[in-house]
Parts: sequence; C-alpha cells; structure tokens
Amino acid sequence: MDSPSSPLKTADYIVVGGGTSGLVVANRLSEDASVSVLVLESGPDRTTDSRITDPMAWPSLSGSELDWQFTIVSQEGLDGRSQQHPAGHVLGGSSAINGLAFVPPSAAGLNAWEQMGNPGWNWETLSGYLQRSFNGPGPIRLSSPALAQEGNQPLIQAWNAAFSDQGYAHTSELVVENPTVGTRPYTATIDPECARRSSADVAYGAVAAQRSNLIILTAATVHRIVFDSPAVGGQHRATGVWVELADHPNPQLVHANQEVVLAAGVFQTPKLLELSGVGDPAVLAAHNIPVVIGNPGVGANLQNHLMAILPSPLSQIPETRDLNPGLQALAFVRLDDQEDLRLLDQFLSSDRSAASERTQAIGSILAIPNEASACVFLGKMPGPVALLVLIPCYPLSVGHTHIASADPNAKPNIDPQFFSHPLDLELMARHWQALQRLPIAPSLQKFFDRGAAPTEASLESTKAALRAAALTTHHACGSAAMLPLEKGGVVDTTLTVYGTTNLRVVDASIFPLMPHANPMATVYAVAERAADILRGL
Ligand SMILES: Cc1cc2nc3c(=O)[nH]c(=O)nc-3n(C[C@H](O)[C@H](O)[C@H](O)COP(=O)(O)OP(=O)(O)OC[C@H]3O[C@@H](n4cnc5c(N)ncnc54)[C@H](O)[C@@H]3O)c2cc1C
Repeated sequence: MDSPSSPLKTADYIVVGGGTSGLVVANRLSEDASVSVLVLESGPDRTTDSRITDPMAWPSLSGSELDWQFTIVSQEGLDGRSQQHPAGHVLGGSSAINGLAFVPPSAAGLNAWEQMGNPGWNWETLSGYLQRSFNGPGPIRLSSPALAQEGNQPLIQAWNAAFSDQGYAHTSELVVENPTVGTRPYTATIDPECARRSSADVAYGAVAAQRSNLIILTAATVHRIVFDSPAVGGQHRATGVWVELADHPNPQLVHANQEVVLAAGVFQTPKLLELSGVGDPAVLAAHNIPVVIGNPGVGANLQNHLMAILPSPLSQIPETRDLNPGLQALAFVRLDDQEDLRLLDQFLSSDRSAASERTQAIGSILAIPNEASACVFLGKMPGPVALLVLIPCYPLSVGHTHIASADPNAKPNIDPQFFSHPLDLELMARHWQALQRLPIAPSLQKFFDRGAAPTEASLESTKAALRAAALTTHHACGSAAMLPLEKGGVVDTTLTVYGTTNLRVVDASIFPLMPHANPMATVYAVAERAADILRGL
C-alpha cells in the first residue's frame, strides 16, 4: 500500500482519505470486479505498529506523527482556552488512533435525521447497515474487554446496581432500539481472538487490498477537486483530483471516470471543498479562491461533545485489587425529577418554532422520557484511581471549521463554539453535580475512598468549574451536513454535493445531528449505506 514509482492516471472511483469511512466505501465498491477504485490516503500504512494494535497504547498516538494535530481556537465558553483535537493521519484514519469505544447510536437520534429533512435516513435503515459492519456479517471485530476479566466483576455489578437503584435497567444487548437510558457493557473494537485493535485498515482495508481492481496509495495528499467547465445545466461534474505524492516533485492530476468520494474527515472534507471553490463565497473571497459553487453550509454546522472527568480514588479492598486498567462500564442517564424537561421548556420554548431544525430535533429527542441527556463512563487508571467521565448527549452549541489559507498544507480554523447555547451549560452542570454523588451511592460507596470526595458545590460554582475544566471530546461531525440546501445542507440524501452530479461525501461530516455518544459506530453504518447508494443497490 505504498506510493508506486509512476503515478496512476485514472480510476472509476477516487476515494479521498483511507480512514474509517473511506476504507469501508472502497471495500464495498471494489466487491464489483468491473470497476476500478483508487484510495488516496495522506498518512502512512502503520497497520502493524504496536501503538496502534495494542488497545491500551492509544493515548500515545495523540500528538504523535500519526495525528494531524489540529487545534481548536480559543473558546469564549471555556474561559478562553484552546485545545488540541487529534485526527488520524494514517491508513485507517481515526479508527486506528481512537479510544476504541463502540457505542451504537440511539433510535431517536437517527430518526431525527429523517425529521430534519432526510427521507429514508432513520433507525430502521441505518441499524441494518450498522449490523452489517461488525462481528460476522461485517469485518470489524468487537468484544467487551472489561467483562472478560473476573477481577472487574464486583465493580461492574455495583455500577449496574447503583443505576438500577435509580430506576435504570441494564441490557447486555449492543444494538438497542428502546429505551436508550440504562447501563450496558462497554464494547470496544478489539478482536477477541488476538486482543488487538480492529480498525478500518485491518478489517476493511486489508481485505480490499487483495483485489486487483483496488489500489490504496499512502503518502498521497489530495490538494483539490477538479470540475468540468463549464457546468452542464448548472450542475458541475467532478473529473478528478490534484494529488501530491511523496516521491513526485509536483502534484499529479488523477482522472475519475465515475465519481470522486470525499472521506477526508470532518475538518478536511470541508477544507477540500473550499480549496476547490465550493463554499461560502465570503470565506472563499478572503483567500482569493474563485467560487465554483457558492454554499455557506460548507464548514458550518460543526458539532462536538464536551466531557468532564472526575478522578475518584479507589478504596484498598479485595474487590478493587484485581481491577484491570481501561474502560469498565457505561450508563445513559437523565436528570432527576424531570429537570431535563423543565430546562427544555425554560430555554427552548420561547424560540422553538423559530429555532433551527437541529435545535428543534434535539428538543424533541430530549422530550422523550426514555432518551438519555448524558452518557457516563467508568474507567480504571493504572493506579488505585477510577475515572468518572460525563458526556452530555446532544449539545445545542454549533460551530464551524474553515480554511485559514489557500495553502493545501495549512490547518483549518476550527471553532466549535462550546457553551455558546446556554442550555448546554445548564444541563452539564446538573449532570456534573449528580456524577459527584455517584461514588456515595449505596452499592458503590465501599469501592471509593470517600475521604477524598469533593463536597458538592453550588450550581453557579459548578458552571464556573466546567468552563475552566471541560474538555473537548474527539467526536466532531456535521461540517458538510446532509440537509435540504435551504436549511444549510451540503449534500443531499444520496450524499451528492449540491450543485454537482458525482461528488459525494461519506464521512462524519455528513451527520446532520451528532449521535448521543461516541460516533465511530455511526460512521461505519453511514459508510456502509453510502457504498450501497454509490453502487445503486
Ligand atoms: C483520539 C481520538 C479518540 C477517539 N475515540 C473514539 C472512541 O473511543 N469511540 C468512537 O466512537 N469514536 C472515537 N473517536 C472518533 C472517531 O474515531 C471518528 O469520528 C471517526 O473515526 C471518523 O471517521 P471519518 O471517516 O469521518 O474520518 P477519519 O477516520 O479521520 O478519516 C479521514 C482520513 O482522511 C485522510 N485525509 C485527510 N485529508 C486528506 C487529504 N487531503 N488527502 C488524502 N487523505 C486525507 C486522513 O489522513 C484520514 O486517514 C475518536 C477520535 C480520535 C481522534
């Protein structure tokens, strides 16, 4: 999977980005032996690198040479803090460097995609595609590593009991339609047979690379998309891409006979569109890029989760002696006494009809009593410390990512505008207060060293603490959203970029609304469906 000495000139399908979604689509397209598929991946092939294959080594990959090392601009809502946002710069993309948590989306969360103006994009369709991606029908291998270790059982059972005492059921099912709230096992992209990471490169990429009709070029960085000129009937046709190859001094033009498929990730798919003249005319003008298709939706609609982490010292008791480091369990929760509903009324009722599709969709999801408003993870550190991690499910704040320069090698300006919607902080602060009480729940209290437990702060101090300490997750999505054009969409329901006949987007950029937790499972489901759409199935 390396750069050949003479560059390719043409392929039926050019897939830009050999990451999570790109390799799914390339694999499925190349099942048809009559078409040729070329994957252009900017990063190297490190499929056997132990930092990638060892599930516990993933934190060492952020900030490494296999990370694009993006930076989020200073966030007013986070006391002016800026933060790092990693993304995989390697074959397999972010699936090769991520935290491995595999959390299916919720039914209501996906049904909202349809309600927002995307007929046929709902739980019924996408849950089938999700099931197609793993454990048998699909090549991704999943396991529940914490459950496999006897020493973890006492804490996991106590965790489930603590939430059961609050009325939350436990399910051992992975793909659950209803209810979303409750506890479930922690599931990871770890092959149970070899205990190695199961990412898009080893699962989808390696199989596809055996086929003679597919070529994966690494160290191949696409600079921009080329369109037919003039447009026919107002529709542009993507005819190829300019790509920089490691062993060639000048960018090469590769011709696409059928389609150009963008899978460069949530920051670089909009970047490539903008560099190619597809985007907000004001953004393009600032960098002297001629407008091919004016669309202010490109790079807008950027969504991401925030998280807050509570380190909790563990008691030195027999039940904590054999705990293994790593994530142990998770729970989807709401606030006590219908507080979620009261806050929704307070913060959304006045402007509900005038609110964006996304705000209305989130309001409708959170109004369902069985839908979670936050996800809580339990993790164990190498020492006698557990981590309680809080991630509110559906942030209302929305930001943007745009090019900072016309230089294809420059990083984009990423601004998620965290806490710009006041409801986000209100909900998160109350969930954070509830999380701080978790270690003293009757079934859990013997596991935690209560001497070190923080005393509960007022709501206002809790908000201030979150502004000072909340962290970005790496769940960004939505920057080339599938929505009607007049509602800020960049692609239609066939994932075709508006104003083009054959330029598609298949990565996390197309999510109109972010999933309730970690997005990788949804990325696989969408990419599986994208491949069928491209194949006309
Ligand atoms: C550190 C980290 C931890 C995470 N943890 C989790 C987790 O535990 N669970 C979960 O569900 N999600 C997690 N995520 C998020 C999840 O991994 C991503 O949402 C998902 O993998 C994105 O898939 P994608 O196809 O959209 O993009 P990617 O997988 O990032 O693929 C984009 C690919 O395009 C390539 N590329 C970019 N620009 C170009 C160009 N110009 N030319 C050629 N190639 C290009 C990139 O190198 C990359 O390989 C995490 C992400 C990170 C970064």
